[in-house]
Formats: sequence, C-alpha cells, structure tokens
Amino acid sequence: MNLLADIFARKRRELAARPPQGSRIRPPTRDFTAALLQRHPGRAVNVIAEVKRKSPSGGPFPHQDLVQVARGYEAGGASAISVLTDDVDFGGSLADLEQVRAAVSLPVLRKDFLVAPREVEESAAIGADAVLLIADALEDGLMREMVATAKACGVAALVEAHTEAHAERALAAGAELVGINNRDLATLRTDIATALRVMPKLRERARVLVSESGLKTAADFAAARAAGADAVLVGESLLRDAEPGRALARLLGVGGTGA
Ligand SMILES: O=C(O)c1ccccc1NCC(=O)[C@H](O)[C@H](O)COP(=O)(O)O
Repeated sequence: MNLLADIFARKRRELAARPPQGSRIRPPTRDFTAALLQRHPGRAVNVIAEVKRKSPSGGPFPHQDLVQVARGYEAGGASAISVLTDDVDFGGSLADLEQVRAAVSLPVLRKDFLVAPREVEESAAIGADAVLLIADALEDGLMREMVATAKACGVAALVEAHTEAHAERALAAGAELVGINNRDLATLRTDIATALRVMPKLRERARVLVSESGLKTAADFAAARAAGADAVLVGESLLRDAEPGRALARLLGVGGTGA
C-alpha cells in the first residue's frame, strides 16, 4: 500500500471532475515567510500549529471546533496556522480555512494534496497565505509551475519532501521554503531524526527550513532549531491535549492562555 499515491490519485480524479472555480483579486496576504523568519527571544523555534479533525495515522482528534483551537494556538504563541482542507482523510474543507483565517491574525497555510497550478490560484483566491506542495508526488515541471504560480499569486509555497533527494528537487524547482516531513507519507512511519539529518545539508540554500510531523517536546523543538530549522509544524501532539493552545504555550515557554 502507498497511501500518498492513493491520495494523489483521488485528488487528480476530483480535480478532473470539478470545473475551475475562477479567481478574484484578493486582499494583501499575511506574510508567512516573514512570520517564520522572525526571532522571538526566549523561544526555541517558530511553530506552525496545525488544525485537523482526524488523520490516517492518528484517527479522530478530540477537538472538532477548529476555530476555537486556532484561537488558542494564537494565544499560545504560534507563528502561523496550518489548516488541513482535505475532507476524506482529514475531515477538513476550504470553509475551515476561511473561518480560521477570519478568527486569527496569523498567516494561514493551506495543507492539502494539490495537483495543479489552478488549485494554487484557488487557494490564493480564498485567502490562503501559503500553500503546501509535496515534492515526493509532483514531477519536476509541474512542481516548478506550481511554485511559480504561488509566487505570481502572492502566496508562499512551502515545498515538503521526505528525503534529501526530493528536497534537492524542491530547491531546483525554485522553492524558497522547504519542509522536511519526518513522516514517510507512503508508509506513515515517523522518525524525527529525518529532518535533523537532512536540514543541515540544505541550510545554506533554503530561505526557510521547517521540520514537520512527530514533534512532541521542547527538546524536540530545540533539536530542530539546532539542526537549522526556522520553524516546526506540529499537529497531533498538541491536538491530543485537552487545551492545545496551553500545550503550545508550555512547549514554547510563553505565557499564553490557550483554548
Ligand atoms: O498524518 C497523516 O496520517 C498523514 C497521512 C497521509 C498524508 C499526510 C499525513 N499527514 C500530513 C502531515 O505530515 C502532518 O499533518 C503534519 O506534518 C503534522 O504532523 P503531526 O504533528 O505529526 O500531526
């Protein structure tokens, strides 16, 4: 079984069956890149805090009100919010992204399995400040086109890879923000040493580096920073807490009053 291949096959079918949504002039974006590069004295690293109702590896999460969780994350010191907009595997929607963005002042990342430039344009049109692209599932020419489309639309493209080879492809495609996913999306095995191993090899060439998935402790955050991460992307370990925003505040050592 290759879950990532199955998801991308489903996404291509869905896109083929859906007429173009069109795009409209959008308001200025919140600067995702700047938020990840900003340094906060006393904090180990910037956090992109993720909201999702369920995941293939984690099953359902206890918090289903994503807006409330996102508000808690903002109070708890998050630098940006990641919203899973895939419905089938994560229980999300584009409406979730719009509602979360309206409820916080942070930049918002659309986390999904985008397969075409037109979806990048549609993400920009509904207000996403950044989009996730998955290098492991996009061939070089398409990835380059989607990175260029994001730039033209004024949204940041966080290009995710699981291996050094795919991260190199992301850089060659023009990516400035590179995420190393500690989770192998084909098998769902997670090892936070993955990003620690790969990030130092990219540090001089990537503008922004993000360690994604499986991070749980302040020590994990510090290790990611020491290996060159500007930010970490964290979902499940926060969402398992009764108060995700407070859990984040504790990890960051800030006095937030999360939800
Ligand atoms: O998380 C999954 O089970 C999953 C399955 C298939 C494709 C993507 C998947 N997750 C995306 C992510 O990598 C995470 O949402 C993200 O990096 C946060 O990870 P975590 O902190 O472990 O929730």
